[in-house]
Amino acid sequence: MSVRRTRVVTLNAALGPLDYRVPDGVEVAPGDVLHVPLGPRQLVGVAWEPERLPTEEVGDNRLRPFLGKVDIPPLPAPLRRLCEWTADYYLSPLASVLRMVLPSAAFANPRQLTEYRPTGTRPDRMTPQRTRALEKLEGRQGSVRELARHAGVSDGVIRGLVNALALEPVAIDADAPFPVPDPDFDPPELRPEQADAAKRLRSSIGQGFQPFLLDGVTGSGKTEVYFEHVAEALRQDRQILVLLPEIALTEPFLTRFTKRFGCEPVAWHSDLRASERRRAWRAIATGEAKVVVGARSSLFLPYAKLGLIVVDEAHETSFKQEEGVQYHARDVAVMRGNFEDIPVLLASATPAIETRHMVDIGRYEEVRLTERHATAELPELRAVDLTQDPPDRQRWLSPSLVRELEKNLEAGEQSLLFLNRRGFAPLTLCRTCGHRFQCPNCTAWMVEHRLMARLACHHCGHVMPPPSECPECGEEDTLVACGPGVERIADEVKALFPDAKTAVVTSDTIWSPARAAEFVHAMEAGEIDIVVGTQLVTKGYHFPDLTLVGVVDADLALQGGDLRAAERSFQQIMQVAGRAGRGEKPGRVLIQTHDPSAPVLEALVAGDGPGFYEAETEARRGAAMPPFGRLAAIIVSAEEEADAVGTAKRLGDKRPNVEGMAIYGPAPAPLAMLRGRNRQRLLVHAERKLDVQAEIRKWLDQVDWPSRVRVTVDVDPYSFV
Ligand SMILES: Nc1ncnc2c1ncn2[C@@H]1O[C@H](COP(=O)(O)OP(=O)(O)OP(=O)(O)O)[C@@H](O)[C@H]1O
Ligand SMILES: [Zn+2]
Repeated sequence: MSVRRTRVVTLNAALGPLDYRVPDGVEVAPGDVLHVPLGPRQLVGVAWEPERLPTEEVGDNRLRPFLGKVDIPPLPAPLRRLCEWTADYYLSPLASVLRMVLPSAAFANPRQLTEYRPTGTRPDRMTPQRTRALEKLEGRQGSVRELARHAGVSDGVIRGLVNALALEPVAIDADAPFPVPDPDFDPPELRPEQADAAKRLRSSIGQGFQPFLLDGVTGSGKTEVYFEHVAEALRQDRQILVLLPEIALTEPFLTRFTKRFGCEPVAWHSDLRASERRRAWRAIATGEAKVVVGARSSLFLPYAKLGLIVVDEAHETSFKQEEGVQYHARDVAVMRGNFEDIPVLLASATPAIETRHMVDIGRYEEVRLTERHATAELPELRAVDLTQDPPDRQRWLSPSLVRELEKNLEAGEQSLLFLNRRGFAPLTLCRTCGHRFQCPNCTAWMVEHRLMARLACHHCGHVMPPPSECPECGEEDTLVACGPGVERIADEVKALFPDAKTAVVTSDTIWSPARAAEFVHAMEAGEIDIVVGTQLVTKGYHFPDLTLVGVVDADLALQGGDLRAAERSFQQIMQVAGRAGRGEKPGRVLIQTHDPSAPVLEALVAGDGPGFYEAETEARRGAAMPPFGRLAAIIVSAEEEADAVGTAKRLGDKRPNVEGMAIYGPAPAPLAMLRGRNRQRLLVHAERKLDVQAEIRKWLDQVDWPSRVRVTVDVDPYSFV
């Protein structure tokens, strides 16, 4: 009798599929998660259908037995197919995709059951480290390791604080069950058009694969409507995944969900503690977690009984992952729906051109909401021509915007100023010699952050204290900040309205769901008059007393001029405008620009969304750009410039000659240096019908490069730097 064997994909991307012997008395099926030996090491891997992963056969006599099964449910077949598709489409190792399915939390031992939290007691003996740690740990809870990492101190400091009774132990039930949302807890009275939409969506549960675009103006009640979709999936005892583009949106979502369904859903995002992560992962894999709300990484989790995927704010480009497996969560969500044979709902007031196109060709079904809820009207949009109505020197708010802010303050209503630039100033230079502060690791200026008293690189995180003298010419006090970031606009507001209460909202101030909750509560309680924020405040929020939105620099998003610049700028302004006038009072939006005749601004002001979409779609069609053609970017990077240039050149020399496919480059990337690596780019532009991935795979297989050179392929790229 021959030896029984199983093929295994490990979580190690450097390894191909491996064969193992199945020990006597053990049964293995594809999807089982196994401990396997590799040399002296022990790895985790997943049993796979051998015919789907051809590899060189190893003789029976050389097979080692695997060590045992991991005590977690097997990965279901639709998920295995999704992993294969993702690896194939995005030209990534299957192991890298599997790591997203099986994060280390999945195997964590439940042994560590004690966490710690501050007691409010200050130890008799304080050290600067202890002081700093206690400041950072306010409101936190976690293991010694997690708290130490969060506070930036050693484990010893945390243990010292426990001994000094400044931190107390809390027992954690690692497997406490999650509450079950009640689909009929508190459903709203739907308007007729909402009820129609909800009815169509409800009828799709349990009826197989169907992608939907839920397209409705801001504030029309898209969330209320897709909650009915969720409720129906719950009634049919299916699991539901709701994807959100930013972790900052989780908190308001949880509150709203609780009002509708009586308890919180299970959250999955980067801010979870290890114990929470383990508990959530297990509940997802067993089917006990009914509704999961998460960032894009929750898309690959092994749901036992998935019945619906919702992608909220589906146009958001943050659904595109830019590192590791460079997938687009919106597109992979639709593929997952296809493999699981379930509906997928994309919700957006400003759908991506790609999504609209899928509706146009009949692949996605559109469900529309045309009006705002209750008495709320869509706000009026007006362009402010900065050439006619310029701000004072070293100021960025035009007199007409300032007047509107003043009116709002007098009326006791809230205002929002939008500028998509973190920090105080994007560039610092020396007035005497013209020296500009650049990041030593990246082709990027150092951005001044006054709140943190630092210059920071937004690409690699490099920081330095602001110097008092110019490093080039040695002159003192000659450094000037150029251009505004949100902090500088906030300063301008404070100078204009010293009594107004302002808040700066960026990823620097809102980095966790808890901070987002604080902001939302402060807004709701009327403790903020004027918010100055980046794209973080443009979406999802519902503040009834917010009636004025000022777009500080509408020209910003159009700079750089990549494929999606006009689309992105349209979406951003529509979304931020959509925050105004959501309650009983009407809203108004002032858009500051140097070029009010730019087509995207004219469309916004005229309220001609359809016209904008049509023109943009035709432009894409004419240039055979996505969704009418395909793009893939190839980035070659190395610490030594010669290495990057050499490999890129050899790739360029071997470029395939395929009809319907053009390859541009190699050329230095616009971000020629990133995190200390020199970067070269090639861009593949191909007809829709071409199998670009297959061509690229063949091409890359013909060229070798040393391990110090990294070659990454970005399929359907969103970033062109
Ligand atoms: N049928 C309804 N009954 C009661 N309240 C409703 C109803 N529909 C919508 N609302 C309320 O109107 C407000 C806007 O709705 P919602 O946030 O769902 O809109 P949206 O389309 O998701 O908005 P956006 O795209 O701007 O995020 C919310 O406060 C919501 O609770
Ligand atoms: Zn940098």
